[in-house]
Amino acid sequence: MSSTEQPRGPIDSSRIPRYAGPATFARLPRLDEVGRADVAVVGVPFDSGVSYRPGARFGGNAIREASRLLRPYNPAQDASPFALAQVADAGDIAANPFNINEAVETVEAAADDLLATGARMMTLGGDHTIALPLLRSVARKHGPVALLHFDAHLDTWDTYFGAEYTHGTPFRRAVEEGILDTSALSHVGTRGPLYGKQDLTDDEKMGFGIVTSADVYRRGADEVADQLRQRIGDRPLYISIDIDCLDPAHAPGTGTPEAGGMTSRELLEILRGLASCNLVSADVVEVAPAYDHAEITAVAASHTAYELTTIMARQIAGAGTAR
Ligand SMILES: N=C(N)NCCCC(=O)O
Ligand SMILES: [Zn+2]
Ligand SMILES: [Zn+2]
Repeated sequence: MSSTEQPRGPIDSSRIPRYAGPATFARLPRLDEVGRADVAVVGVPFDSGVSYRPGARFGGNAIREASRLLRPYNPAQDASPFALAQVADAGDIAANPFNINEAVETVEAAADDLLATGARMMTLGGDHTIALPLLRSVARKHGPVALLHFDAHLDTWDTYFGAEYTHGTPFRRAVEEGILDTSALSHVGTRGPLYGKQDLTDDEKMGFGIVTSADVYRRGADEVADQLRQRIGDRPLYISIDIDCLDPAHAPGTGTPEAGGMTSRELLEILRGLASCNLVSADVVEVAPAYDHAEITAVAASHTAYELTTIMARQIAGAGTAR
């Protein structure tokens, strides 16, 4: 898009009913229809890295379907994200379901291609394995990034059945590879049983701080967001959101649910409190629609991706921060 052209926004739902036609994210144009995008929404239908219930390979399309109901103005951030920047649906990255190592390479190469166009990525998973190749690619462009990781789980375990690339291990690999800025790493929404106390010791050694779901409940979203913002500063930031950070009441459609999670309101409010951060890319993963009911999980995930997209669009339009 040249600087004089207006971004092409979503299909007008007052003219074409929002339930008609194929589902792109928020009914936005496809990337091939607009040529290039400031924010590329991309699916990664891959779930061969899961340790329990499969099905997150269908998550991206479930989020797209639920996102038909998103509207163009976001009052919580006082912004019309799709008018501020060109946001487009880049389709799916086709990853080999029978070879995790090859799939990780494929995702990394496809992410490199998207970032090379100047777009920020809003990725829809897929299971959490995909965060590793996405982070590798983002770090190649920006250097080691700050990470905010919303999840019930640490995902800093070492291996499962000898496998290094799984949905429980992406952030340990990322720390080992030096692609994260270890002075600004936080888990948010952590809870549930662990394999042992050592899990926490190892995680802390890697540099992570933990805001548990109980901390969010006790201290409130605003205070948590303030603390996270201070820790992140103006570093390039990647936000990875495992939808199981939400309580199973708010996100039943996921592979490894844990009781006692955040509400969707808490998650959305924390994100809004991070609107001034330099968000370079983000993902929403682990939506497994076969376990969903009435699109509860997919709706929560679509609103989550909408807030993240709004943060990126505002920054692109406003500060002219590094793309
Ligand atoms: N990333 C997600 N959703 N889950 C990781 C859980 C790993 C485990 O089963 O111990
Ligand atoms: Zn999780
Ligand atoms: Zn996870």
